[in-house]
Amino acid sequence: MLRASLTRSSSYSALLRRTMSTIQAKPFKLALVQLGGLSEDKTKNLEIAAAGVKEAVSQGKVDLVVLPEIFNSPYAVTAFRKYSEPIPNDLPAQAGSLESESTKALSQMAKENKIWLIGGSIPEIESDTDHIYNTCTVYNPDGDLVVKHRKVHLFDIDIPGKQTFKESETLTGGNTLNTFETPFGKIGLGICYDIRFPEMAMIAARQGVVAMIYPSAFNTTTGPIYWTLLQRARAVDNQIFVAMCSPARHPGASYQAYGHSSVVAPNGDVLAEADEHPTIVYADIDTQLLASTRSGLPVTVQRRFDVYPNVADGN
Ligand SMILES: NC(=O)CC(=O)C(=O)O
Repeated sequence: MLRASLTRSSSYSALLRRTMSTIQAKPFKLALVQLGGLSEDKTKNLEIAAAGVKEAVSQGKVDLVVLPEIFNSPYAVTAFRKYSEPIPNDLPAQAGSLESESTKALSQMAKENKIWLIGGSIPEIESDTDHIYNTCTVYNPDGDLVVKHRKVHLFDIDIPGKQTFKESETLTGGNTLNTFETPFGKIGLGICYDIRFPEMAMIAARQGVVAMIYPSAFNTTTGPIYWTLLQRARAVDNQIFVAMCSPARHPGASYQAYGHSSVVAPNGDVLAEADEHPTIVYADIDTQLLASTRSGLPVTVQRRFDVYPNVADGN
């Protein structure tokens, strides 16, 4: 049946209809705020983020603004518990019901600027379990907290003499995949190391996301090798937009962030990319590119799940 759909007699428009049927999307403008000047002062970091969001919208209409991974705290396993805050599990949560310093500030940024806000990530404490998570929260233009994503894959690496990091010393991995609906389409969420696991983006793409967006903080060892490669790979695998938003590099920080916040199109083209300095990256997300990429190369409907039904078992 699937093979039949691939014969020359198949009409591309029928294939295109199938591959596009789950995607409801309108063009929108995306801004990635590559924050600089972050320090150990949480309140100041939130003020810097608020100024960055304000600056992003001051340049014209922006629909969706993104902040970096762990921007309100140092990116250090020794800091996550100290900076952690409770975040409601029962979502959506109305703006007025939010209680922690960072969720209140992020909600305010979304509401004041009338934008959708992917609020980077912040350390979260779950009071029932005492677990700490690396959590991304998302706000609608009324400031309501609509969804949260807890980093699923913890960044535990050891490249001797270059980069060692073990998030699992203090963090617990999340166990859900998360997307959210906007008037311009469904968006999928991951955090940084999550991009290395293609299954997450593939599942989100098959659920009809326009884009996977990853608040991130690669470093000066892994960034030059993998940052662009991974975004282009996830984009081309799934014929979706992919974006990563990093903090700017800070010479005094214990963790040297790579910077290079960027946006990649469904055909793998890099639409916009920063250097390592504080800046804002803008991209017009032309959702027609989803259709045109898929009509030429309809890989999203050519997958052979009859041949590889169970990836986890290696069968
Ligand atoms: N910081 C991360 O979670 C991931 C990273 O730096 C990398 O994968 O490289």
